[in-house]
Amino acid sequence: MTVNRIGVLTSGGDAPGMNAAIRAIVRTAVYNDIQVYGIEEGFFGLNEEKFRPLTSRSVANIIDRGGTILQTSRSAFFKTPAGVKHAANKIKDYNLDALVVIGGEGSMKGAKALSDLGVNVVVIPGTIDNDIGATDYTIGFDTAVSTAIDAISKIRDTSFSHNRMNIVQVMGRHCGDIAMYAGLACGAKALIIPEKDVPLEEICAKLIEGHERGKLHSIIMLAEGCGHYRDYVPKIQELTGVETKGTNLGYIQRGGAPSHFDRRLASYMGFQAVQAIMKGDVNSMVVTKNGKFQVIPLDEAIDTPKVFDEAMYHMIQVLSI
Ligand SMILES: Nc1ncnc2c1ncn2[C@@H]1O[C@H](COP(=O)(O)OP(=O)(O)O)[C@@H](O)[C@H]1O
Ligand SMILES: O=P(O)(O)OC[C@H]1O[C@](O)(COP(=O)(O)O)[C@@H](O)[C@@H]1O
Ligand SMILES: [Mg+2]
Repeated sequence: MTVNRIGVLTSGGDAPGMNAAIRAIVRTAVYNDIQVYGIEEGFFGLNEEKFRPLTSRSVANIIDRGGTILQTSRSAFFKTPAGVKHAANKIKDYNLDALVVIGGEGSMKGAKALSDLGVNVVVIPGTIDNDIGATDYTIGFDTAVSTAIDAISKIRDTSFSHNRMNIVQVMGRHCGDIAMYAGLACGAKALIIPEKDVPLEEICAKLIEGHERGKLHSIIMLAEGCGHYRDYVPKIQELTGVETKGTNLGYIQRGGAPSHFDRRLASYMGFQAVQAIMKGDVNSMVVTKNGKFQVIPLDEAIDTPKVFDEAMYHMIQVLSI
């Protein structure tokens, strides 16, 4: 396929490493004599015609920056048939041969809606949530987990000093991966995640057992998909008889410099997205599976369910006795 000009946008929640992906896309395109337009503020900016040319220099000094230099959005209008049609027409007006969408599971459905109208799209999974089944990791997840770990270590100091239970609420929408990975790395005593419907009485019985065995404090990881920590504090305190506090880590999980892992993931995915376009391998998604980067059909990516890692969950239960 002849490729003269492509577009790139970031969509949904920003994620550390999105800039590294933009950089890789632009540099790979420029290397191959392809022009790049950056579209600001995701699908909203596409409809509002917020296009700006990107050169090799425009993406200098961004590999280590969190957030997204193109900015992002959640667009209700784009989700309507009229919104998608309007957006597809903008792609035609600007003569873009393909569009790279960096975003999460919502954005990949948005990309699919554009592809149904004849736009060539390639999706790069970028979200801290790690909630896309087709890829083992999404850009930003590793950094978000590291940020959570850093914060939890600080909470652990005060938790230990007061013999308290501390609930740490993390992001992830309907996915418990941030809670589970950070919980594993911090030796959390309990996990409350949407994938596992464990009665609170059962969780508290385990917490009491730990305290009876001499554990001085406990970290309880709570995924936001299970509710707010404030609703759990009085219940856990009552069921365990141990003073309980809580913290919502909030947006600090979304910011900051990307980890080495996310920079590498983003660089490979950006590089491969442009190569896929040059090969005509469009309406696709770049994924990493079992340590290998692959380009798979977008329909297949959308249809791939996120499989819960039961083995990891079981291991965490064993290690946290
Ligand atoms: N089913 C859909 N059809 C078309 N566009 C969608 C669809 N779902 C989401 N989008 C678009 O993608 C944007 C980002 O999705 P969202 O779920 O908020 O974030 P993420 O892509 O990070 O999961 C939405 O604001 C909307 O404009
Ligand atoms: O930024 P907002 O609109 O408050 O959204 C918060 C949501 O965004 C996330 O941080 C990232 O989700 P997406 O990548 O799907 O946009 C979720 O973990 C959280 O539920
Ligand atoms: Mg999402």
